Amino acid sequence: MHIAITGNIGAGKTTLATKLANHYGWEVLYEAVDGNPYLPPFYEDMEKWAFHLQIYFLNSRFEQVLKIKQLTERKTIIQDRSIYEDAYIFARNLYETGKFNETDYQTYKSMFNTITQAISHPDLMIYLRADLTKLQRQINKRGRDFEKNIDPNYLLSLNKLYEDFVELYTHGKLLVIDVNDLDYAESEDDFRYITEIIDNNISMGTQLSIQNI
Ligand SMILES: Nc1ncnc2c1ncn2[C@@H]1O[C@H](COP(=O)(O)OP(=O)(O)OP(=O)(O)O)[C@@H](O)[C@H]1O
Repeated sequence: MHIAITGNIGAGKTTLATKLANHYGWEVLYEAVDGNPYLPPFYEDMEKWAFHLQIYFLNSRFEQVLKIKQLTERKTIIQDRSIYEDAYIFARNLYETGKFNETDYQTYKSMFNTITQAISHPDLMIYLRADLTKLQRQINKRGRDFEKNIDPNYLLSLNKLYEDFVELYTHGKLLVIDVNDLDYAESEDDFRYITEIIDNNISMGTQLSIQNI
């Protein structure tokens, strides 16, 4: 089974993916942040580095889904952010805010469309919904150097596109969890609240039905 955690920057995907993997004995695949040569310069000059960064993420996410295809024959994989978010949220936002020019955006979209024809969708998507205050608090807490001047409007635009995305998502089962008042990193009760939602919505070892809930 393939499970993907989706959500804005600082929503808490990595922490949750790690905790769920430990809890259920799943394998986790993280996104390419450490060693990504384009992320720090991208935050300095988005217009200049947008295309490079999107190609880098698209390729790394494609590699992941190919790996997931092989691994899910034997085990459940939890993926920290899906390939859809690159295209429908980050790339689209760059385009809509004038940081991705028309030619680069069309080239990127065409690559994305080709790739998505060759991949399978996650059996379950878990969207972590968090408002600006929560996102900023968590971004500050982890203190990554290149994220320290992140524009609140950037986070707000991404949040809006996330909401549009989950509204229209039909590739498979989707769980929306509001994490604004949760602290599953510290509170076992909060973590249990999430595992109960998951337990109620998936039946381990069986194929998930294709439906939104
Ligand atoms: N397609 C993309 N385009 C631009 N930036 C991206 C893209 N994918 C990821 N990023 C950036 O990569 C960095 C790492 O992502 P993020 O912080 O969301 O992951 P994370 O550490 O898993 O977050 P979380 O706090 O939810 O665990 C962020 O700065 C994010 O903006």
